Amino acid sequence: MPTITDDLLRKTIRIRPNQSFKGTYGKVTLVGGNKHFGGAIIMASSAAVYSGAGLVTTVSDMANLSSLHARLPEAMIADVNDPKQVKALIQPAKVVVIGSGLGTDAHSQQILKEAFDAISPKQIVVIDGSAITLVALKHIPLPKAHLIFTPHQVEWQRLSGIKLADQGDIAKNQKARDRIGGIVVLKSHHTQIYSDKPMLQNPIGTPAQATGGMGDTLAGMVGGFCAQFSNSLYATASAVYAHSDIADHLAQNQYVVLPTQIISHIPQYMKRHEARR
Ligand SMILES: NC(=O)C1=CN([C@@H]2O[C@H](COP(=O)(O)OP(=O)(O)OC[C@H]3O[C@@H](n4cnc5c(N)ncnc54)[C@H](OP(=O)(O)O)[C@@H]3O)[C@@H](O)[C@H]2O)[C@@H](O)CC1
Ligand SMILES: Nc1ncnc2c1ncn2[C@@H]1O[C@H](COP(=O)(O)OP(=O)(O)O)[C@@H](O)[C@H]1O
Ligand SMILES: [Mg+2]
Repeated sequence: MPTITDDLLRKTIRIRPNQSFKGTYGKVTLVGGNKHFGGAIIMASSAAVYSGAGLVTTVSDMANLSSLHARLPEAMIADVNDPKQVKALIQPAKVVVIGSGLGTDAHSQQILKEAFDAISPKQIVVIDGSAITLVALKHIPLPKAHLIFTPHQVEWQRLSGIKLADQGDIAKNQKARDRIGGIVVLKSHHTQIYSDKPMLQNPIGTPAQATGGMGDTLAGMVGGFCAQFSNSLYATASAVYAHSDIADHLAQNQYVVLPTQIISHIPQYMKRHEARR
């Protein structure tokens, strides 16, 4: 079974060319964060910014405006309840991250449909959290685009129909991914990445990561890496590995590792693992 190593990071994280500007590093639009789950979209957006995405826009409930600005002045923010803005901010993005803290009520469902309608085939769409649950349980049609799903095990059960007890069966997971399409990041203590290539397993990570917001952070990292690096599968696998490696390092001296601590370590980590000259 192929496992991810830090060699992949060196192949993926390119040295920034001198002749570049923010547009070189990709626009990421994140959609999520209802009145109750503002933290989720703040963490996802922060992870995208700290991973190096050139321009980050967060489309969220306006209840999160002040906290997002205070925590992350680098991000622009727009109102998720304004369909024109949702469309206008999704269309120019290279990567759309959708679902972290979106919620699953009728209003969240409406927002997800509007967002999916605005997506075009060349875009990369990271589908996380509530968006996976809504797609699975409300049968919302997926957009034609490069899709990356980031389910935890219960979300994968909802999406694939595979019970938790059967998720150790790689062939079964692969078959479900082949039916659904895209890349599936099946998160667990040893996350597995399914695509049209052989499954990649993340060999690292720590139970110190088992805390709310850890997956929201990963979704933002996947978005940030895919915005900058050309091979989406390798970019996704590199983000998964980096997320766990930073956590392992912090867990040497910490009982629990907070998502926001991982976020703050991403830039130094990427510098240490960028391609060699
Ligand atoms: N600060 C914020 O704003 C935060 C906001 N968040 C946002 O909340 C939204 C809902 O996401 P969610 O994951 O909390 O809810 P849902 O999909 O219903 O799953 C819960 C059910 O599944 C189970 N379960 C979960 N994982 C499992 C596993 N690996 N293996 C086994 N079982 C597992 C779990 O079991 P239990 O813990 O109850 O035993 C429960 O039954 C989403 O948009 C997300 O982004 C969160 O990120 C938190 C921080
Ligand atoms: N015991 C563990 N060992 C390693 N990684 C873990 C462990 N528990 C959780 N994680 C990681 O934490 C993240 C949890 O994602 P998720 O459940 O979606 O969190 P949230 O929705 O609260 O942000 C995943 O990346 C998962 O791999
Ligand atoms: Mg989650």
